[in-house]
Amino acid sequence: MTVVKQLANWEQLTQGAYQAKHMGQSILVSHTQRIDSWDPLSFFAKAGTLFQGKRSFWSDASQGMVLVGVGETLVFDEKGSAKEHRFAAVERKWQEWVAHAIMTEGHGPGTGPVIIGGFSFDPNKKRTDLWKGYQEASLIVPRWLLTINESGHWLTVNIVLEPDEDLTQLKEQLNYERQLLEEAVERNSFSKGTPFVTEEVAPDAWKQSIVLATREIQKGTLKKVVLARELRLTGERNFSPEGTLASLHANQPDSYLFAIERGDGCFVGASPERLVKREGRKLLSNCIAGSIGRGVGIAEDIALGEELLQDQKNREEHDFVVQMIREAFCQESEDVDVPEEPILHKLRYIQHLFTPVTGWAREGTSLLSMVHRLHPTPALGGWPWSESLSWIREQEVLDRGWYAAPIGWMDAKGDGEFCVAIRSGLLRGKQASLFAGCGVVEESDPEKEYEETRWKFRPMLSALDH
Ligand SMILES: C=C(O[C@H]1C=CC=C(C(=O)O)[C@@H]1O)C(=O)O
Repeated sequence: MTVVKQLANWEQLTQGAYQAKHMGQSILVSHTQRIDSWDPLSFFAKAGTLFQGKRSFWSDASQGMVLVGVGETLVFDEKGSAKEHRFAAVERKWQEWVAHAIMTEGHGPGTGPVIIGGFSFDPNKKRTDLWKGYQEASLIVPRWLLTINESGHWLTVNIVLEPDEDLTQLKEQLNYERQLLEEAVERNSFSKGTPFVTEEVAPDAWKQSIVLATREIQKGTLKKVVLARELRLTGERNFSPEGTLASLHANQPDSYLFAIERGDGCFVGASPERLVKREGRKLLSNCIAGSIGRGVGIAEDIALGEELLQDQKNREEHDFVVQMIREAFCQESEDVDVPEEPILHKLRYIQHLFTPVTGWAREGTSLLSMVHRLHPTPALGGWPWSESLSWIREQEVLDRGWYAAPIGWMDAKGDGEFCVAIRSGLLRGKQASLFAGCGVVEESDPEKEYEETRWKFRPMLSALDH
């Protein structure tokens, strides 16, 4: 990796072109500049005219880190035979590019060359057409990346230079795109939602699957399994990714927001759940499992929270997640810290049990090796790990695709973060599929679990209804 000092616009393209020619190979060049306070939602919306089908949005639950990628400079898709090694395969390809990349530095995490995207829930589940374009791994180095981090607003351009690159033409093209993008970011209003009809996919069969799962748990083959179901929506007009995202942004302030476009599909959601974050050597994860509704007034809300904290069934569901994440952290890191007792994490329509986990990465532990080790936690899969996954694969009448899977980003230093893509839906023209699941343990009651999925659908349903 060659790090150059901040240079005047496009200067390192010349250096990149020289290096590409000299080495006889393609070189990734990444240039970052400070910009004014561009509005990320407007940027995402307006970049659609230049880069339709190639946009991604990701922000953390504190909105302290926002990334909007548009265009595709590099695409790391893993499918077919590579699926078992998808995390390592992406990491290897990324490191190969980074090793010879030319970039400016010193603008903080999430700037410069960054991969952004996600993974499927289960590479061994038979795929359907629903998720076309979303591979077992699809990570993108965007052509343009807007980053908001603690030190400001940044615009990065990422270019792959070939040994025989025509720089004059490229610079003209970049200037043109830069100008269009800059003009685009005046705050604008987002397109209105569309009226839609909702179809529940096999609700009775889903409740029956909860009964079957509890029987399996009684037999002792499983201890916990997360079962999900789907709502299918048909709009009068096309669903709007940018309008949905803007509405989630306004109404789900304590959630990770994401929107990953692949062609005519956009996977969008507002998830409360961090899978793993890496900041230097520091690793952070959250255990979120066990749920109850919100009260109508403060007194009822506090009483419900108390009930959740004391409830044996929910505590059990939560503990499987804590045990598994603690174990994974102990294998991969030092000074692991896990509080004894969970606390409450309150969202607009639901409250959860919450336990944060931290540690310090050992030599050789990377963000993606942690994603590999942790996914899926028993908050999304179950316990024991492999038996619960097989059960989901065989029993669930659903193609989860990227639902409940890791979505996030990583920069050239290996810092980054992945959340778990729940409270989410896939939009494609006039069709949308929303997903929600529940942790099932021995005492689970199908009607109550069904009710819980209704709360979990609400963020997406109300965002689409904006
Ligand atoms: C699987 C989902 O939620 C998980 C995360 C938090 C709480 C959960 C629960 O209480 O069952 C689930 O494990 C979902 O929202 O689709």
